[in-house]
Order: sequence, then C-alpha cells, then structure tokens
Amino acid sequence: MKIGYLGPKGTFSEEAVIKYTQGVENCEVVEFNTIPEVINCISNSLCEEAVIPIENSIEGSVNIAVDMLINDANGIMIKGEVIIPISHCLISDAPVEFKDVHCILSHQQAIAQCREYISKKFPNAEIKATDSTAQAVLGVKSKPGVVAIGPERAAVIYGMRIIDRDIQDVKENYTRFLVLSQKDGVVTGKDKTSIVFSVPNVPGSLYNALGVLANKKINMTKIESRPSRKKLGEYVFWVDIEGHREDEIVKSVLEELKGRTDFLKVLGSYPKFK
Ligand SMILES: O=C(O)C(=O)C[C@]1(C(=O)O)C=C[C@@H](O)C=C1
Repeated sequence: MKIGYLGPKGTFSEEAVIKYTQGVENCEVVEFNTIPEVINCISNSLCEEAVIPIENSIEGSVNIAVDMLINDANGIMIKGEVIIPISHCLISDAPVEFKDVHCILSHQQAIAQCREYISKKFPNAEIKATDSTAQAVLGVKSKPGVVAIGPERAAVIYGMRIIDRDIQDVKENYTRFLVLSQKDGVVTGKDKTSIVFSVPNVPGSLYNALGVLANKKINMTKIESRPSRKKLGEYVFWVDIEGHREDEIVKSVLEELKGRTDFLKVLGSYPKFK
C-alpha cells in the first residue's frame, strides 16, 4: 500500500506517517511537495492513503487542507486521525550568532506557531515561507545568516546544526493529522464522524441544525466555519461528532440534518485517536 505525505523526509508529516504505520507491514511512503498534491494523490489514484495536517493547538486550522476537503475533494474520505507533539527547533548549517541571523525559512504553520519567539529574537529578519519545514532545513545549506524553523529529526537527517529548541510560543504543542482514502473507516465502537454543511441565511438556522445533535445527545468535538467562497458573510460549517455514520443514532442524526441544511456532505467516519 502506498501512503502519500508532505515531504521531503524529515517533516512533521513524516513523523505522523511513522506513528500511523507503526506495526503495519508492506507500506511504501510517497513524498509530495505541497499539501494540495498530497490530497490529490488520492483522487488521481497515485496512493491508497494520504496523511495531511489539519489543525494545530496553537495556530488552529490548516486552511488549505480544510478548504480542499470542503470544496474540491470529491471521492476522498477521512479514514483515520493521528495526533503528534510538535517541538520546533531553530536550525542552521554553520554556527551563527543570533545578531547575524537575517532570514528565517519555514512552513507558514510553523512560523505562526513561533510568532512571539521570532518577533522577540529576530525583529528585523526577513521571513520566507517554504512548502514544508524539511524544505526549509534543506534551504539553509551553505547560507550564512539564514536559519530554518523545523523538526529536530530534519536537522539530523540533513546534517544541520540545532541552535535553539522548543521555540514554539506554547510549549505543549500538538498537530492533528487526517488519514485520507477513497473509503472511510469501519465501525470500531470508538469513532468520530466529520461532516460539513451550510444552513439557510435566516434567524436560528444554525441553532436548528445543531439542535438535532443536542436532541439525540450526540457529542460534538469540533465546529468550525469557513467562508462559502460564494458570497461575503456566507459560511460552511465543519462539525466533528462522536459516533460512526453506520451507527443507528448517527444515521438518524444525518437524516434529520438533511432536512435542516442547504447542503450536507459526510467526510467520513474513523476511529478516534487514542
Ligand atoms: O512542514 C511540515 O513539517 C509539515 O508536516 C506541515 C505542518 C503543518 O502544515 O501543520 C505539520 C505540523 C506542524 O504544525 C507544522 C507544519
């Protein structure tokens, strides 16, 4: 089985894939350069599964991933989730004094997770976004005064130097990743279901939709709104609930929700990460 992820080797996404595939035999990992390419590897059948970052405890959603799953990802379903701790290092090729750092490279999610650190230590440095943290680590090779923010593992793989550790603005930092496939997960008894829907723009319509969950005592573990992309002020809601779409109670919730929403899509049911 082939599993796509955001490469090159050494990204946090690779760490999530390693955790997800622990004990699984016969899987081959395939690197892609950007998160959209990772998502598309399922629709164009390059891989059977793909692992993508979806939300972080400091910075919130990875919008590109959320928006693609809402808008573009027909035929792609969520079949699992993985959560890993995220510790960012400051990485350079050669020894460097903080005062000589003039440019910082990293993935925009990583930059956002270290915003306070960057503005305190390097108020004047130029910040350049890369497609992944490991790409940033590769980018500091033979570049004096240029540093990367990324995983310790990437520094080790590419033989770079760690200048500082645990530099994210909140020490306890976690990112949740989703496992995508053409099918979602089987019933395990400890599942979650992700859905997206929109409601009519009239008073009480979101309340009315969420009321279905309240009435059936279904726990909601996440709610997020994203722009509908059709009109300013119109939103689509992403909601995670406990239970599998094949559970009778969840089936009845989804049926009732159909009548209270303009559009409803089930992104998949999958085992809750332990
Ligand atoms: O660049 C990486 O290392 C990634 O795997 C991407 C990513 C993300 O987009 O959220 C994954 C985990 C961290 O939150 C920072 C970056």
